[in-house]
Amino acid sequence: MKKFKTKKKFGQHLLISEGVIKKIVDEIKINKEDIIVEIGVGTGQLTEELLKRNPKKVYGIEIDETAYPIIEERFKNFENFILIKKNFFDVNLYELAENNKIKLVGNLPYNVASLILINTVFYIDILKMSVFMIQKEVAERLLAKPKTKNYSFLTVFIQTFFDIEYIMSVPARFFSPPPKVTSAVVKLLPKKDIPDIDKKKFKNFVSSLFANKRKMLRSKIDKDILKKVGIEETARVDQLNVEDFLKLYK
Ligand SMILES: C[S@@+](CC[C@H](N)C(=O)[O-])C[C@H]1O[C@@H](n2cnc3c(N)ncnc32)[C@H](O)[C@@H]1O
Repeated sequence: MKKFKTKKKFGQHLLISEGVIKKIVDEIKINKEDIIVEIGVGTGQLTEELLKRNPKKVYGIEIDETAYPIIEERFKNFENFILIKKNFFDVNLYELAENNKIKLVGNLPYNVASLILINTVFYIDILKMSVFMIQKEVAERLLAKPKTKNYSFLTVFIQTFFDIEYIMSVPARFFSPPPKVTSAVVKLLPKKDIPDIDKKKFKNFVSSLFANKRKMLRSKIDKDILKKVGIEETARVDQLNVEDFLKLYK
């Protein structure tokens, strides 16, 4: 394989543990009808394991043009692999789904992992599942409970739409170069009853409530509305559970 120089600006920490790669791909439970979209191919370690399981298609999205020759060489014999030479945020996943649903996977670039997670909510109707490697700290935020320090905008927004499973922690030594933090693999499954709401407005609503976290809710929401929904006017945002946010929004 050609030599590849990793770049910090793209959050490049390549997976070098075969065991971790296999475990991630096991979690996707690939069958021959699956359309898989991988965010951030890098030099293709994860991609290779995805292709070994014979899905219908693997779309690999990669922003770093210096990785393209390596990826193209490595997967030149795979007709079911398509490299998308773009920034993930410029890709329309609806165009890849072929009236079907997709499985999203990635050892995510940590500098934009939260943004990618938020973005997936807007694709929920074409998602079968997502399996992501993220910073352990972000995984803990995704799974946080009310009244804890990790309970945040990200917790509420993502938990409103997805059931989240913590798969495993991954120490830094399993990457090259090793990141400064511990990582974690999480699985996100769309909830059975996805709330039928304007996701963008709901996002803004939740994020506005989390601004000035220490303030009582009565300074942000009309007291009559709080009363109607059965929430104390002296409560603070981190005391609300995910259903409370939905009730208040509606
Ligand atoms: C943590 S590395 C993972 C690489 C490889 N999948 C692996 O597991 O070894 C993240 C990858 O995402 C790519 N990347 C970063 N930002 C991106 C973006 N906005 N869109 C697409 N790819 C991006 C990086 O260039 C890098 O290859």
